[in-house]
Amino acid sequence: MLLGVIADDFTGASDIANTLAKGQSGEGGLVTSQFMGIPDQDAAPQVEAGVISLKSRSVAPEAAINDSLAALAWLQAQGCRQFVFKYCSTFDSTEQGNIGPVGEALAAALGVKGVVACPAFPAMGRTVYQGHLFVNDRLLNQSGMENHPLTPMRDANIRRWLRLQSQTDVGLVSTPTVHMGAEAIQSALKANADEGNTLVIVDAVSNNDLVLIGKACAEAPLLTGGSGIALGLASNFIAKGLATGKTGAFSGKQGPEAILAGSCSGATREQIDNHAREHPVLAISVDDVMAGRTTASDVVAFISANHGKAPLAYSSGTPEQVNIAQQRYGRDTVSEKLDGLFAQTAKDLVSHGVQRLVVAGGETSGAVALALGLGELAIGPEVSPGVPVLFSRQKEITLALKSGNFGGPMFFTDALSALAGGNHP
Ligand SMILES: Nc1ncnc2c1ncn2[C@@H]1O[C@H](COP(=O)(O)OP(=O)(O)OP(=O)(O)O)[C@@H](O)[C@H]1O
Ligand SMILES: O=C(O)[C@@H](O)C(=O)CO
Repeated sequence: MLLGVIADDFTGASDIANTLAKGQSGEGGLVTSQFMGIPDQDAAPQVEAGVISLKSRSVAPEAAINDSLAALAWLQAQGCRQFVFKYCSTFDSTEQGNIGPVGEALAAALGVKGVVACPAFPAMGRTVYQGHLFVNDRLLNQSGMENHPLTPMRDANIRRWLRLQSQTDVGLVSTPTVHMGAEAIQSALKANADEGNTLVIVDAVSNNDLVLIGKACAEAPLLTGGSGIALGLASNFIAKGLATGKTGAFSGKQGPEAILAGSCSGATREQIDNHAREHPVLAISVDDVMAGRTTASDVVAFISANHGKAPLAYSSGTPEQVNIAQQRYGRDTVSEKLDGLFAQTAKDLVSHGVQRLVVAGGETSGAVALALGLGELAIGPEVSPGVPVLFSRQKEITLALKSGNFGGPMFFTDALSALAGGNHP
């Protein structure tokens, strides 16, 4: 394996795996696998990039550091020569972490300083300018992310935010330097390292900026950022003759399908509304789940009765509904119950022969993917920016795991046909 990624959630892992497998247009990408947690066996021999999915975004910093260092050790044992710490393109973190603590711990383990920190993902409207993170035309702290239930982002100045989480000072390589090219970026990072800065915010407002940063970091042992930070990395390995750019074909699975949505984001709720116009949907009531009136077998029965029609079961609610449920039962209790319901449903569906499974929401996807015990999944074609097809090399299963805010208006049917091997943009 050439490149190892440590991702702080499951859908984020899919996102960066997608970038690595795609590579830059015309050049091809790396043969990439996504691992659900830290594997207890070696990766398939053909794999060039391995992405480990952790659930380390919202846990205590010590736990996030331990898991990330364990993931690093496994990737090092696989022979990786470069590592990426993947976090959210909206820099989801609190004043305590976990981007700073994990970034610094990985940097210390690898003996490096002057490490890139860049969450930019221009295809999804996330850009970094003068150390400030934008979501489309809004500063991060005016984008809705200031209301995030776990990691409210109250400062768009991510250099200042990262300083709160870091032991050493945080540097900045701003747009004018980035536009001067790879050598200028490299020198600026080196100057930061010489000053003792471990993490350095690097501006990027376009894919081209990210490619330049990737070139500048061809020899860097560690990079940190959103999936965009990996845009230029595959071609570094191809240019050195270490990879061919050919990632193999995906033929698709035509078997029974299911869609499960636990994400309550505006994007997911709109996608559910669109889907419901033409396809059967089951709204799962939180009160019924909490009272034991709705169980996995009810959801499985609904899905099984509607195979061939793209059935979707969702718990997703509006912010007001989520608020009421959380007040009534407690936030963690509701999440655990719903995540458990989706996990059990997915297990039962797969044992009943479901071959195409689409899941919306990072936490929900993590619960489902871990319950299915799929281990290593290969990366197929892109469904939409940040969401690839995942398929097992051993089992008859394909999946798409969608981050809450990702996907177009008809994401669910786009995903099902991509899993079947259809041709989707
Ligand atoms: N109606 C509801 N009321 C309260 N909580 C809910 C409800 N439906 C789902 N949840 C819980 O809310 C959480 C949603 O988080 P999840 O990460 O799956 O989606 P997201 O935040 O939209 O996605 P991402 O993290 O990828 O942006 C889950 O833990 C889920 O169990
Ligand atoms: O970077 C992103 O926006 C996503 O991959 C993600 O991590 C959302 O949870």
